[in-house]
Amino acid sequence: MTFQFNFTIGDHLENESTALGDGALTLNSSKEAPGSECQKGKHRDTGCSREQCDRPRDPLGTPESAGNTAPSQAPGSSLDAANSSGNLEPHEEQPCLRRAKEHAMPAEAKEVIGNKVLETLPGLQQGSMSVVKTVLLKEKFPGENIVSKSFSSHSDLITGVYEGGLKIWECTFDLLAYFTKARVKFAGKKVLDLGCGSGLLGITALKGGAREVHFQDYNSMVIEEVTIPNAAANSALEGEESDGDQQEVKRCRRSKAAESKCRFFSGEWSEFCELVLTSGNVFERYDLILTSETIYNPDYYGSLHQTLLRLLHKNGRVLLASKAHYFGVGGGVHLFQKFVEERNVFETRTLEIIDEGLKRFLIEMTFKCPSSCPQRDMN
Ligand SMILES: C[S@@+](CC[C@H](N)C(=O)[O-])C[C@H]1O[C@@H](n2cnc3c(N)ncnc32)[C@H](O)[C@@H]1O
Repeated sequence: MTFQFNFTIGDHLENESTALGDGALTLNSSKEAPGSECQKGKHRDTGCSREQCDRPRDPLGTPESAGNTAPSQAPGSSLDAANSSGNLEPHEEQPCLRRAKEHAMPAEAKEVIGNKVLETLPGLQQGSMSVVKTVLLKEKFPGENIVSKSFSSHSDLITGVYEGGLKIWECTFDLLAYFTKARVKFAGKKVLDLGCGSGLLGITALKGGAREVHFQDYNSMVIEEVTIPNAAANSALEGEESDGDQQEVKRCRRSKAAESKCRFFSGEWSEFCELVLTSGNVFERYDLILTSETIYNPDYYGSLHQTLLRLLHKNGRVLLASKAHYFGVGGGVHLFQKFVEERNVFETRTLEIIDEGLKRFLIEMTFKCPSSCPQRDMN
């Protein structure tokens, strides 16, 4: 399997950076996110627009920290809890959430990958994968945008503005290796790649025969410029050996198959949760939620936990990959496990510890008591 990365930024990025100026990026921050007008204490009726704030929130009570930081090397971070709506504990409510949105996958693969630069990821046990070459962003888009901001601040994310989805994080590769080692079965499953960035986990599930795969990222630009092109590029790859018209036919067929099985979402977790639970017919929960490098910020734990609780099928499981600790931001495996234990809903099990370079963990989460889980009466 080969992953290709493929990237150009045009209107999407401009839109996203405009949105910053408009304050449309809305996670609450104890130190206001660059360009964001959502501040602590501002609620729907007081400070933010409908796009900015949807429901009140109160921080988890985690200490405030500052700065725009990378999960692995960050000097500090700042968001208050990004908790879900609905059945939150009172102290886990939040004032300002980035709206969720569904993104359509264009019917033609060439529409999304035609103008992108792709590269092949080497050394994957699943085979090669094609991915959008995101490193080109720096040179191509030096203006006022989230990517150049991220580059110029030497950080891999800007808290509450850009949450790191343009780069492929180390733990994604750990989880990919685990899929092969543990022979994780995707066939027939409904899968969510939560905090997907490049979407390699979801794409692998798709290639493994998943019935349906949903991708979620905080940033719409990441979904449109990276995740969707990657999904399209890798569904097209299967036709590589054939030539000419035949290849084009296969490419289209594969792309259409991917299109019918994949859905793409951007937005803050609790908003995403709300969107999928309330849109359309009865929502069928995920059999498998895959998530890599998403527990770096303790302020997001409430929202993440609620999302898992609301969206995981009662007999489903979460496969989570994370570094042991995220310096500066403060999150990490032990803190997250403690958070989960205190809520007493999920059981966590360590699947693997990778002790080279920065220590990393693969964790499985399942409902403690499927028969009494909050969705016991649902699918
Ligand atoms: C460090 S990146 C990891 C990306 C990818 N999973 C990987 O391993 O390469 C963290 C991801 O989590 C998502 N994320 C983090 N906090 C979020 C939040 N509060 N709401 C929604 N998405 C969030 C970001 O969009 C981003 O894609």
